[in-house]
Amino acid sequence: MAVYTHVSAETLSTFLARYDVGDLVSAKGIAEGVENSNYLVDTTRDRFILTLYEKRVAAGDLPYFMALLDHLAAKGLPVPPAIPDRTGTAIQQLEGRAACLIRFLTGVSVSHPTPEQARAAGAAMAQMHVALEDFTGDRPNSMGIAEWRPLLDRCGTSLDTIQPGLFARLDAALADVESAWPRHLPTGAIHADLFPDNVLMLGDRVTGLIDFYFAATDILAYDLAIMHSAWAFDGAGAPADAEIGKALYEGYESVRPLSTDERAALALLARGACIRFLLSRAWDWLNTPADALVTRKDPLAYLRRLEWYEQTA
Ligand SMILES: Nc1ncnc2c1ncn2[C@@H]1O[C@H](COP(=O)(O)OP(=O)(O)OP(=O)(O)O)[C@@H](O)[C@H]1O
Ligand SMILES: N[C@@H](CCO)C(=O)O
Repeated sequence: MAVYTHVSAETLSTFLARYDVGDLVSAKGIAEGVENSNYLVDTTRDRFILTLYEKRVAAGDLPYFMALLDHLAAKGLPVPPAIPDRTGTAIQQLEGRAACLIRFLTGVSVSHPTPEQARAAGAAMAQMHVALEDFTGDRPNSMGIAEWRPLLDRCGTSLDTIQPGLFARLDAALADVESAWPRHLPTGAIHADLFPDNVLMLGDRVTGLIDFYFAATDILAYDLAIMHSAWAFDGAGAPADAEIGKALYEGYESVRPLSTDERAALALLARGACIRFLLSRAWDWLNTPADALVTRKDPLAYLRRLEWYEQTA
């Protein structure tokens, strides 16, 4: 579930009156997602997403995310910009939270992508990187490599309750990745969380890239490596059809060819991605009660992916 903050119909009607979007017809909480509260809002004119930002999204980062979305939307990328109200304000306050009314995009996220869908999604990521070449916004990556060791230390040996020896295993894997992490590859604004659930599709066509709330300045090829780690495996972390990973890279390179150095770094960058998602999932696992309404994501699926990149790639 992802409705942490309840918004009554009366409050929502008053809120919508700030905008030129018609009157409220219906509002439904959206179950998917774990970070923010999302509502599907229908008015007499159109359909929207209302997002209330919960604890993980810092209100101070919203102007960066919204500028990035506006930049991409202005270049024709299928991203959902926030709608400005009658005074031109897009970032609002609602029920004590920062909140935005966002354009609704059609499409569904695929749970088991085909190679053709992976190819289209890879191309969409490359289009996004190219479109952001002249984006001047900057946000240090709050989940980037510099943050992994502090997060590992915060999890500490509690990790061993998830799997015996996990802390030492990650400590060593991280030391290897830190010592080899490339410092010379092209950087720019990256999505940093382009999992299948953040890509909306109709058939083989990408109709939406959503959930930019981890976007930051980082290595472009790292974004692709994150995507590979999320798309080329099943939910338990076992490799999916090898064609999917291949199609993802081919799709990306059909728009933005990688340099030799970028290509050579992909497996290492993917090991970093595995550590990043393993740690954030492990932190949530250790700090979310088992009976909470939010579904905890399996950290060990990312240990299996890490092993695959260490052994195979
Ligand atoms: N602009 C949009 N158009 C259509 N559907 C959307 C849009 N934004 C969000 N959704 C829907 O709402 C769901 C949750 O959105 P989102 O992934 O942004 O939430 P979240 O809480 O930030 O989730 P998480 O970080 O766990 O992926 C999506 O899976 C999608 O179904
Ligand atoms: N995509 C992340 C969660 C939210 O960003 C994961 O699967 O661990």
